[in-house]
Amino acid sequence: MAAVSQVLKRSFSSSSPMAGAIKNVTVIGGGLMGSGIAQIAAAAGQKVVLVETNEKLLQGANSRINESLKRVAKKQFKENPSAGESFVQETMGRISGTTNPSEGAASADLIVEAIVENMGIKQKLFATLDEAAPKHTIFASNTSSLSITEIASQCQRKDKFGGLHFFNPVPVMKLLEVVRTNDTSDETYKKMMEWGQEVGKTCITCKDTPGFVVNRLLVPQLAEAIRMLERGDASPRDIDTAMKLGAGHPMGPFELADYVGHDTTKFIIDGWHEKMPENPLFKPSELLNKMVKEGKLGVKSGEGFYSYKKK
Ligand SMILES: CC(=O)CC(=O)SCCNC(=O)CCNC(=O)[C@H](O)C(C)(C)COP(=O)(O)OP(=O)(O)OC[C@H]1O[C@@H](n2cnc3c(N)ncnc32)[C@H](O)[C@@H]1OP(=O)(O)O
Ligand SMILES: NC(=O)C1=CN([C@@H]2O[C@H](COP(=O)(O)OP(=O)(O)OC[C@H]3O[C@@H](n4cnc5c(N)ncnc54)[C@H](O)[C@@H]3O)[C@@H](O)[C@H]2O)C=CC1
Repeated sequence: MAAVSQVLKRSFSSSSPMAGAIKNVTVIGGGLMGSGIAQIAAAAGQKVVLVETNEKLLQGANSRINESLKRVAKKQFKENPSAGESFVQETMGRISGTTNPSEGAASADLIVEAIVENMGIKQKLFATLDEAAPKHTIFASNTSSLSITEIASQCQRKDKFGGLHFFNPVPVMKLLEVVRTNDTSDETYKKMMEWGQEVGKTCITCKDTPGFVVNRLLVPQLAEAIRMLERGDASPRDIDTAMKLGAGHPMGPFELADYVGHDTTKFIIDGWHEKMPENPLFKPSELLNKMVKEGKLGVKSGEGFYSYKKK
């Protein structure tokens, strides 16, 4: 695909960063979250390098971003489709790709990591990046449930390390949780807050506690909905209808659990249960375990509490 390889050509900026300003962003992991983060940074005028493990995944991320930008353009440039097309092309033109994390880190003012939710893999990646990135580069993780302090533990630059936790779908959800550890400097925190606003998000400040704010409240609610179903109190459809019409939620808990992915929810609950076994909110669910074992992961696998298979 000529267009894809053009967009993905390695086009690193050689200009040195302006004092204080984040102009070059590197996003590691081009999956569901990373592609959204790359998209909004590029749409805000920043140069973005996207890092994936192979060219095929880079191309997949590229297509996802392109499709999502078209949805944004359709809405923002309703009266002027050709301006919408230019917006999509210009934004895509600010995104380049690489499969080499060290190469990706070389020109970054900010690195946002959105790879698999695994402590060891994240720590190893950041240790590599710490060697490769310029001294001023800020490191951030988009982890849903892991401790930022632990992720940063192999790095020298603990003062330039924090959490930037986005929500799915990134281009639509307005919130960004900015996480400070005990080591995050005031300057790093301030730059993360400013950058979050630049990419169009409303930022809140969180401590480095399990699940920060949203997931600490949301995940126990999803788990309780599953327990409600296990007890036979009501059906998924009725519980979802209840929470949408009775509590004003955009999605019911089963729709949302299918949307987030049951592997992700199980991973979060199991991790917290291991750390806090006395807390009944994090008690593992037999039903959730069974669904994950059977590969019923939700929207991404075509089946969860509901079916998403194309008929
Ligand atoms: C696990 C974690 O660590 C943290 C998490 O992320 S937890 C999960 C957080 N996310 C949520 O809670 C999502 C809750 N759900 C919602 O807010 C909504 O259902 C939703 C935004 C996902 C979809 O909304 P919807 O009205 O049902 O569907 P839809 O009409 O397709 O989309 C709504 C708008 O968003 C846009 N949109 C949706 N997905 C998009 C995407 N990926 N890119 C760009 N635009 C998108 C659509 O174009 C549409 O725009 P208009 O209203 O202007 O037409
Ligand atoms: N799915 C969700 O709703 C949310 C997820 N998160 C967090 O964001 C992170 C990513 O989650 P998703 O995007 O859902 O996962 P995903 O599985 O869609 O994407 C992860 C991507 O990272 C790539 N990757 C893995 N190791 C890599 C490496 N060493 N270098 C470069 N790329 C690598 C994979 O190839 C994959 O494409 C996780 O930490 C998750 O907890 C945060 C908010 C919401």
